[in-house]
Amino acid sequence: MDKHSILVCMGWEQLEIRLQKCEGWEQIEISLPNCSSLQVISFPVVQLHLNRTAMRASQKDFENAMNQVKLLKKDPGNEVKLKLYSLYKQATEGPCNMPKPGVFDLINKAKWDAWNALGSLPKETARQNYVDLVSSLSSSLESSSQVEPGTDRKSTGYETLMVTSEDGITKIMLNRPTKKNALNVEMYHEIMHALKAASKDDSAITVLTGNGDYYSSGNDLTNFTDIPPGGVEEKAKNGAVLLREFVGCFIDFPKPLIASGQCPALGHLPSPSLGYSIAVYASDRATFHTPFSHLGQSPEGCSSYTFPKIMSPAKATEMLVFGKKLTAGEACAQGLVTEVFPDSTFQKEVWTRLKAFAKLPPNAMRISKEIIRNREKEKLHAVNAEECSVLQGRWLSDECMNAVVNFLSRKSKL
Ligand SMILES: CCCCC/C=C/C(=O)SCCNC(=O)CCNC(=O)[C@H](O)C(C)(C)COP(=O)(O)OP(=O)(O)OC[C@H]1O[C@@H](n2cnc3c(N)ncnc32)[C@H](O)[C@@H]1OP(=O)(O)O
Repeated sequence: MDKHSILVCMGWEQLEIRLQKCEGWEQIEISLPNCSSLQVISFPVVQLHLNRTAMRASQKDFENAMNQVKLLKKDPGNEVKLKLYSLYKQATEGPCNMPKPGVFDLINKAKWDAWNALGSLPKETARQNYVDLVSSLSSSLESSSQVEPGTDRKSTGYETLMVTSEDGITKIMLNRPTKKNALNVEMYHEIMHALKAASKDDSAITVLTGNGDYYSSGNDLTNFTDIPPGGVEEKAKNGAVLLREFVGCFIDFPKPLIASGQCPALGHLPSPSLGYSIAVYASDRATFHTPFSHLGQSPEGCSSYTFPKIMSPAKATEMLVFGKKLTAGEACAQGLVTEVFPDSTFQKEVWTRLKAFAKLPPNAMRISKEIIRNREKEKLHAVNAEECSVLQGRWLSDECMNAVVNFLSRKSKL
């Protein structure tokens, strides 16, 4: 600080005031850390320049922040991602200069809106805001994981699941109850990881269940909003690869797998788990619903092959094409569910049974499962590949886009 500078404390922050003689005017320059734009305030004899020269982020800070974003352990959510995107574009390209995307191109439209909303914000300010946002994000996500050490993550190593192993039973519990156990990308990966681990651990059987009042609400529809640089085509392609791998894990799972559902199940988790489970136990409160057509989508999880075989082609059509919801009793009558238990005694009865099963010789059970399923394995992988390829096209359709927009706009997520 030179001899013409004074430091003033204004309660919440420190200002540096520099005094300059300027053609008979007294010019005072004030550095105000949280001021994002240059402001000039005129007084009769002085001009105050509020600026943040000292705080301006360098190109290096900006690059560091971009790298930091890639290392964030937690998804900051779509709203923040849009903010980051818009600030990045503004900082690197200046004001939005792209034509407005069409109404059905939701993702690009949301991105365009966010960028356009920044108007003529100067590049430097956008760069600074980007750096500030990343810095606040890193510390808030770090501190939230310190405050709540993700009880589950800490004890199980998973973010979206609770996995326990006891009495010869590995239990994989979907654990996003506030989102009705919708499967986000992380959950897909974690389920695959948990299944692979369970196939090698010393448990005899594996149970798949859900925490909260939904077994699962199927694919997390916000998955559709996270668009990679290659656009919606790349997104659809990645989705098809992910789904194929996910369903493939169920097809290849070597041990007895039991789906235990006390509550409604929606969408595609029921399909792989119903199609390849040794047993499906449901409470009389559970329902089964595959609203593929409602979402402009098509069957997956090999349901186009397994459901007509298990139920009947006509009943499968009602469920897979018309999205008819089945009660547990109806699903049981049609062979999709092994047994239905009263809701009040569900846990007790099911776990008593599972514990008894887990005491059976594990190798015998595995070999028996193998002999039942192996004849179908190749066919199931082929069906899975075909379903994923059809879905890849569906995800690009207006029908699918509209359905997703309807769901997301219902809760103003767009
Ligand atoms: C990459 C592979 C893709 C493979 C293809 C897969 C196909 C499918 O899975 S098809 C099935 C897709 N799922 C759905 O269509 C279900 C959508 N959800 C609902 O209809 C409802 O949420 C409900 C019936 C499951 C529950 O209704 P309600 O009791 O009224 O609870 P809320 O709607 O308030 O939900 C609470 C909370 O959870 C969020 N949420 C629920 N389901 C999903 C979902 N599938 N995707 C994303 N988010 C979901 C919902 O938005 C609420 O969130 P907040 O508003 O933040 O509280």
